[in-house]
Amino acid sequence: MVQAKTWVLTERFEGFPKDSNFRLQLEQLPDPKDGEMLLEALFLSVDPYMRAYVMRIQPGEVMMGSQVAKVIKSHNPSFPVGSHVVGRCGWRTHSLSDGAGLTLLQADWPQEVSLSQALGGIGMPGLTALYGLEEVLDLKEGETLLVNAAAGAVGSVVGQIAKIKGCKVVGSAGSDAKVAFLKDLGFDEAFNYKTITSLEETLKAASPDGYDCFFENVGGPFFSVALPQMKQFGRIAVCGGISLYNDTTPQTGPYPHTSMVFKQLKMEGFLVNRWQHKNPEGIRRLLAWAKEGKLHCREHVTEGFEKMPSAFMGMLKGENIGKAVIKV
Ligand SMILES: NC(=O)C1=CN([C@@H]2O[C@H](COP(=O)(O)OP(=O)(O)OC[C@H]3O[C@@H](n4cnc5c(N)ncnc54)[C@H](OP(=O)(O)O)[C@@H]3O)[C@@H](O)[C@H]2O)C=CC1
Ligand SMILES: CCCCC/C=C\CC(=O)/C=C/C=C/C=C\[C@@H](O)CCCC(=O)O
Repeated sequence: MVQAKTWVLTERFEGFPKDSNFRLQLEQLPDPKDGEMLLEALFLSVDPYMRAYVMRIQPGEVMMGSQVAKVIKSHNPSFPVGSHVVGRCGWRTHSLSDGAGLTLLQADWPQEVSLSQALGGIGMPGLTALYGLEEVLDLKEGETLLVNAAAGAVGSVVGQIAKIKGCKVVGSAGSDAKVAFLKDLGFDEAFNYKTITSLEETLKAASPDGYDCFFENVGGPFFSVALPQMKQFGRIAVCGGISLYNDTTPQTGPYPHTSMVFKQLKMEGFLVNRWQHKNPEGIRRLLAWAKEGKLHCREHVTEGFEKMPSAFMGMLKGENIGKAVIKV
C-alpha cells in the first residue's frame, strides 16, 4: 500500500479561487494489478484551464491537471520501472494507472532539458503556441504578430517561434521584469499593460502599420482595443481569455463587427487537442529548437506539493514568468 497526497476541490470557485476551495486529503493506494503501474509525481502543472474548466469537477473530487511522473512499480511491460510519463493524473503525489492517457517520455530525453519542460514549452503549452501559429494563423515570414500574456507558458513560446519564422513580434505582459524578459527573448517591442497610459497609443507606436496576426490569450478590453489595429485581412487566433475566467458577472465589451467587416478579418478559436495526432512531431520540433538554443523555456518553479493551491492562484495573479510548475 502507498499513501498518496491529493488536493480535492471543496466547492467550485466563485470569482477568484481561495485557499478554502482546496483540501489536502490522504488516499491509500493498493498495489498495482496485472497491466497496472504505480506512478510517483515529480513535477505538476498549474494552468489557466483549471479555472475555466472547474465546472467539470464535482466538489470532493481531486483537482484536474497534468504531471510528469516516474514509474515506481509496474505490471505493464509498456511502462517499465524507471520510465517517465506525462499524464492527466490530477493533483496527486501517487497514482495507479493502466497506461490509458499516459504519454511515455522518450528514453533519450536530453539531460540538459528538465523533465518538467514536458509540462511547458516542450509540452501542451508549447504545442498550443506552435499549432496556434501554424495551423490557425499560418504566420508568414515578414508579418507582424501581437501576443498578450506574452511572458507566460504559451505566450513566450509564441513570440520565440514567431522570431524563428522571421516575423516582427509585439508582446504585452504585466510587469517590468516580464517586459525585460521578453526583450531578452528577442521580442521587437514589449510593454507592461498595467503601467502604460494608453493601450491604443502603445499598440500604434509599436506597429504604426498595424498587425497581420494576433495571438489572443487575454480577452476583455485588450481585445477590443487591439481589434481596430489589425491590418486588412488580419488573422486572429483566439487561444484563451484569461482576463475573463474569474468574473462572477460576464464582462461586456464593444461588438467586434465593425472591425471584422471593414478590415475583412479572420478570427478562429482553437483547442490544442485538435492536433494531438501531430504531437510527436510537434514535440520533436520544439525539443530541437530548445537544443539549438532557439527556444528558451523559462519556468516558475514552486517547491512542495503542499503549495499547489498557492502556485495555482499565483499563476492566475501573474506571479509567474514562464511556465508555472510545482516540484514535489
Ligand atoms: N486553447 C488552448 O488549447 C489553450 C489555451 N490556453 C490559454 O492560453 C492563455 C495562456 O495560458 P498559459 O500560458 O498556460 O498561462 P500563463 O503562463 O501565461 O499564466 C497566466 C498569465 O495570464 C496573465 N493574466 C492573468 N490575469 C490576467 C488579466 N486579468 N489580464 C491580463 N493578463 C492576465 C498573467 O500574466 P501577466 O503578468 O501578463 O498579466 C499570468 O501570468 C490562457 O488564456 C489559457 O487559457 C492555454 C493552453 C491551451
Ligand atoms: C473566456 C472564454 C474562454 C474559455 C477558454 C478556456 C480555456 C482555454 C484553455 O486554457 C484550454 C486549455 C486546453 C488544454 C488542453 C489540454 C489538457 O492538458 C488539459 C485538458 C483538460 C481536459 O480536457 O480534461
